[in-house]
Amino acid sequence: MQYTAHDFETAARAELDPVYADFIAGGARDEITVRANEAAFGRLQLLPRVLRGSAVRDLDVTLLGSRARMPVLLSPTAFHKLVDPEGEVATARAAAAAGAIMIVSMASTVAVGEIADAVRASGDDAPLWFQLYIQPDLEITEALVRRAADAGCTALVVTVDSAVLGAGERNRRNGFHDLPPGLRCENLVDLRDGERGHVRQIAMSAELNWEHIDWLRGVTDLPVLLKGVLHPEDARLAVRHGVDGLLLSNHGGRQLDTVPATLELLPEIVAAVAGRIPVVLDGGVRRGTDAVKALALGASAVGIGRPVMWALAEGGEKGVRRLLELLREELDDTLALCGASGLADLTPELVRVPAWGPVPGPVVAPGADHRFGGVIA
Ligand SMILES: Cc1cc2nc3c(=O)[nH]c(=O)nc-3n(C[C@H](O)[C@H](O)[C@H](O)COP(=O)(O)O)c2cc1C
Ligand SMILES: CC(C)CC(=O)C(=O)O
Repeated sequence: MQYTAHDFETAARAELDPVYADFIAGGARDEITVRANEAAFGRLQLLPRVLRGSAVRDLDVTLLGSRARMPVLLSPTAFHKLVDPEGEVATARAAAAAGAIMIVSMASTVAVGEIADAVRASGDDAPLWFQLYIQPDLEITEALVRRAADAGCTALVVTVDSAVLGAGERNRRNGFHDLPPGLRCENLVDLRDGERGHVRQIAMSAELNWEHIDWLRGVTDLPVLLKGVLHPEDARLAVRHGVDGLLLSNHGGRQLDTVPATLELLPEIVAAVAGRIPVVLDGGVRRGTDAVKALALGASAVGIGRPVMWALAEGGEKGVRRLLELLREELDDTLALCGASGLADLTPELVRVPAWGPVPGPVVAPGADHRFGGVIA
């Protein structure tokens, strides 16, 4: 049985082809940012309030008109059929059951329309958003946007951190460059004559600029979020260009290695947008306490990437349902222990950096107890 998000990784690894496990776990180059994302949450402390009793906690959130029953989104991840025969359909049903927003990857192995149909048929209802890599061929891009809108997606998430594909050296070593026979990027099929849904159809365009964002604003009424803005100056530019929201993300450490943990950047990005647009954070969120720290520091919600893939690999739809239930429970009890009855009660005063900083002197061995603030080597 799984009791934490991390448990799913352990369980999935026991079953998965190690090449696929590496694809999921891996990051760019030395994976310094992959590690930094999770570690950043451990470095911050929660300082709870007491005696503010509330019998129930309200986890509902509305983001750009999309209503959700928890402030945890499923960040876009490619290729769900690599780990489960139902692929994105299983993930989407689980997300809908939990009332969580799922961001469908442009590189999904089930077409976005089919995913949306499966959600509607399930009787549960939760919004789907669509993640887009703007293609150099704008007609193709527009056709993709139309597919997402026709499917009923309620927002577009444009990934802007991928001028070129990040160097996943695990994939290089493993020779993993394409989907196995029988699997395709279904959103790409027949966008143009003869296009068969090959991964290599997805162009990472180094020429993208703000004019493309302006162009996109002109071809869709859907809210547009940018995924992968890290510099506060770019956050300000995003607001100026009429972007509706930011997904503060370093692609889970899969694009430019050695960029800061997203949590570390959050206060600066929140200050830069100054409440004008919502900021969602992803990267390293594994616990209810992680989510609460990000929410307290000004995020409107958080996203999870790898845990969804591990849960899907371990238990299909049931696995993802269980993962989301666990995160809901953790969120709920963290709120209760912080004296919060809803997300609006999560304010920066609940979070602090250790007053003592790293204690100089003897270094505590890795894995050893460090309750007096000793440095972990
Ligand atoms: C297996 C995998 C596939 C991904 N595919 C996409 C994708 O298609 N589009 C995208 O914008 N981000 C993609 N990402 C990045 C995630 O959206 C997200 O930013 C990241 O996984 C969050 O960090 P976490 O895995 O630590 O939760 C992918 C990440 C993983 C692990
Ligand atoms: C290149 C995409 C197909 C997937 C992606 O963004 C990723 O694996 O991080």
